[in-house]
Amino acid sequence: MNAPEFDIKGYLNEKKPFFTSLSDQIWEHPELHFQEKFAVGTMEEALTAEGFSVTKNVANLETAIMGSYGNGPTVIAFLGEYDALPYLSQEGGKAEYNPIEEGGAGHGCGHNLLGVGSFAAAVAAKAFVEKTNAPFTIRYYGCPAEENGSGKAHMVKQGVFDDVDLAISWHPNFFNSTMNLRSLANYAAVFKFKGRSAHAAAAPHLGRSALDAVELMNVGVNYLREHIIQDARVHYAVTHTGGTSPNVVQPYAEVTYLIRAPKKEQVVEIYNRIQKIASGAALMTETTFEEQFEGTASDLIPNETLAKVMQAQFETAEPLEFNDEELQFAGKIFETLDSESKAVAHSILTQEQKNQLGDKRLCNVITPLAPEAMLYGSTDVGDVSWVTPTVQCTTTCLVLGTPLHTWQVVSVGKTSIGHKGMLYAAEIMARTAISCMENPQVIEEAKDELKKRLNGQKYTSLIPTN
Ligand SMILES: Nc1ccc(C(=O)N[C@@H](CCC(=O)O)C(=O)O)cc1
Repeated sequence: MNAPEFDIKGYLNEKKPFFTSLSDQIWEHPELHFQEKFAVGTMEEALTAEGFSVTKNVANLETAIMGSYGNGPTVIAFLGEYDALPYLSQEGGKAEYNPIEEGGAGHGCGHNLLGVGSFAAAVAAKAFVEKTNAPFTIRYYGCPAEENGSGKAHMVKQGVFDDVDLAISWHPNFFNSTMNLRSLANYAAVFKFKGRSAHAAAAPHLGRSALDAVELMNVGVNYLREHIIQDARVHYAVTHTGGTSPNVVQPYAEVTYLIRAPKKEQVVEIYNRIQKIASGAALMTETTFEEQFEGTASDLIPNETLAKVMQAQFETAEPLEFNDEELQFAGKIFETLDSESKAVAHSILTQEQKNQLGDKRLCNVITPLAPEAMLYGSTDVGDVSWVTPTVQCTTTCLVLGTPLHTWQVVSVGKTSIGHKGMLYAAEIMARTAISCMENPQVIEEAKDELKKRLNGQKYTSLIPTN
């Protein structure tokens, strides 16, 4: 049996209410990194209902889960995520900013769709194995903390993907394409400064301010920027200011740093220099500091062999269709975007595609397979891509031009637009898997490509051993 004989789209469509409800439930319970208890419980029930055997606490992570079907020697894995972001609470289906809970979390990166879309793909791939007895094992990995924690890096370090032959994932966005991208490796740590409190007026000479240390450290790092490689990125958040009283010298304060560069070695190099700056800040203020590891992700290794297989699925599947109501709503969301986001919206399309799209703000055309490029962001899918050939796509779940990590993502993530994009992604991923199952030599080619790209480099993890 080959792909056209198994009506993947029809199969997924029949189960659409089930997948949509899962995604909406996760959307309604936004949970931050490593706290995804509701999401993982929901996925456990769904995996069980669909006949997968379930392993919980994967890699000793409470919110990681794995569902497996079949016992064929070749293992195909679908990667899902379900974590939300802080301060992005927003009512669903609204074309104006309106948080449900002031300061609350929200699915600003569309991981409610991501987690369920990958699950739907696994369900369809499983159905194919069931129907054909193809010698494959289908797995779904529910991976915690893609944002600010990189759950997959822990899973890879602990060997979770060692027997996987091929990994497939996706990410919601505002266009349809096969990802042929590298990404930035990163490392995040908290610098915790300790000083001595004192009455800021009566005995300021007795105080040693931890907040001063944080500020001086940031000044130092902002000077460092001029002298690091162009492609690096350094961000910080003051995660503890030391209190709210100006008349108390702050005895404790902390700052969280996120350092990124194309290669891990470059991240480490910059990180070592930042540690020196922290020491300098402590020296200047007579404070001390400790570091706490937060997270790390590897750079993404693209796989052209698999990208071509995925692109072929885009080119042969029926395109997305949006109705007038959806297009109208999208038009309203588009108007809320800043002018720069609106301007870049069309930059990824060819002239012909721009004409085809006209003034529609939902993109249903397919981006041609682009030459390898850099995603100026990070993803812990990068870690997986070091140990098994990995391919990802992007589908239209968002309004043209919408930047990730915004309320507009949250709003559209609970509409029929997001749901359609999610099912479409599931279809493309399932078809990619099925195409590989029907032509298993492509999996060997993909493995050879990964080997060539690594050129003898072994996967290393920046996660501290204890
Ligand atoms: N296909 C994508 C995958 C990840 C992201 C993303 O925004 N990732 C976060 C992850 C940060 C982290 O690793 O903690 C980032 O880059 O800030 C964006 C598109």
